[in-house]
Amino acid sequence: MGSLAPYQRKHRVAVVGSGNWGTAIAKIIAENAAANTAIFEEKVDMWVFEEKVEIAKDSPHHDPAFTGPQNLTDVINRTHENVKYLPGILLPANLHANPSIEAAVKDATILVFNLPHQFILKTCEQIKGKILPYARGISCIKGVDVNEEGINLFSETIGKTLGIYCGALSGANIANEVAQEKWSETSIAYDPPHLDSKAPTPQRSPSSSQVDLVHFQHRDTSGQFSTVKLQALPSEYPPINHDVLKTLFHRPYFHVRVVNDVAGVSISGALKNIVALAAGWVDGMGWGDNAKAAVMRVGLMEMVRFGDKFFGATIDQRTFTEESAGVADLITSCSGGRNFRCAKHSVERNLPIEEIEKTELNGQKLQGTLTAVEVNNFLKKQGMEDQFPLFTAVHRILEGNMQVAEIPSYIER
Ligand SMILES: NC(=O)c1ccc[n+]([C@@H]2O[C@H](COP(=O)([O-])OP(=O)(O)OC[C@H]3O[C@@H](n4cnc5c(N)ncnc54)[C@H](O)[C@@H]3O)[C@@H](O)[C@H]2O)c1
Ligand SMILES: O=P(O)(O)OC[C@H](O)CO
Repeated sequence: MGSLAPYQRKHRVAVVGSGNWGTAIAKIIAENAAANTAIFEEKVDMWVFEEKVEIAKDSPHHDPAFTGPQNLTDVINRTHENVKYLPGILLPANLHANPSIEAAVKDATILVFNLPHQFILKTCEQIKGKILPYARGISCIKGVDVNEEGINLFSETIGKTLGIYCGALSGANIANEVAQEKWSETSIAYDPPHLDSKAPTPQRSPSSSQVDLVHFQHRDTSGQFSTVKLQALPSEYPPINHDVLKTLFHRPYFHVRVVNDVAGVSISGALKNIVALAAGWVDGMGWGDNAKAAVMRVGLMEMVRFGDKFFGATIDQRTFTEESAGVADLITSCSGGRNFRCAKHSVERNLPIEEIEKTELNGQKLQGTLTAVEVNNFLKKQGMEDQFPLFTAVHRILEGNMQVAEIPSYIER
């Protein structure tokens, strides 16, 4: 990336979210910001939803000067460890935990969104109008945004709410393994709109930090081309493109492939969580690996069908099989992910999965349970539950209207 050195300004990167994956990704970004100071400012802010934590007396971080409940941000900045959501992992010293979301995102040109999906809309509303208008985003969220009007990718919801372009990152990435620097791969999808040749020529004012709105052509998930207004990145910054994103996220232990298929990368990351619940239940029944493989086969088919039916105009079907975000994520999630593990324990202990989530995850959030409900609401509205028997079965089991033992006959109908 030596060719980027002549740019006068550097990108400031902020991570919005500091859970298990939020902190692991912030660690990667801070490592790369420190290693590429010609492109990025070294200091990386990570917004932390503030809460109190207690440091146990036998913890290496116990300090008699700091007793009783303390702010998580203070603890992270003092110990360089997210003791609640990523314990045991040393974070880079240039990663700064910030309890103020407005301060964390204010001057950032690259915003990385990494929160459980149920919190993203409220969080975006908080920073609307308070970010650089020419910032760009990457959503690491695994979920879909279902509302009255239909279904949207979170990258698009974030982009529309904030008036920026947002891509997506998703892959076979169990956060604890990535944080321990065990090798894995990921997929980044980034395909910003192209300049519309029919639109008026963009006007740049003499001071190049002042850039007028420019019109871009954008093909949305319905396949329609529309002209959207985006503020161009001032020319003092290195352009935010596939190379820069790879420099920001790729590590020797975290291999990045950058593609254009935002819908494929996002949809597979969201839907595999529903399949992982079914895999966990089946495993909890003691039915073995063949049964789990059957659930994964049907689940993958439904993921592909869902992508084709609702995002077919833009999706690249190869993503499901060729990228980490597709079948590889399905495999890792159905082997050791939280959705899988909690579902398995809920069968083994005969307890509701919400109870296992509360007792086992120490504040981390399952995404599959909510996604199963949201996707089912959407499919019901479309009259398409029958075409997605595994997704429907997972929803019915969560509702208490079906038994895990009925899965084989239900998905064969
Ligand atoms: N953990 C993983 O292994 C992993 C890996 C890849 C992708 N993902 C995806 O990344 C996204 C983020 O997951 P995570 O593991 O970082 O989160 P997490 O499951 O650790 O959730 C805890 C986070 O939620 C925050 N939170 C709680 N209440 C909140 C509120 N009201 N408003 C805002 N934040 C609140 C907490 O402060 C904490 O940072 C999810 O969509 C997940 O599917 C997770
Ligand atoms: O732990 P889960 O089930 O949220 O899955 C984690 C990651 O998405 C696996 O890639």
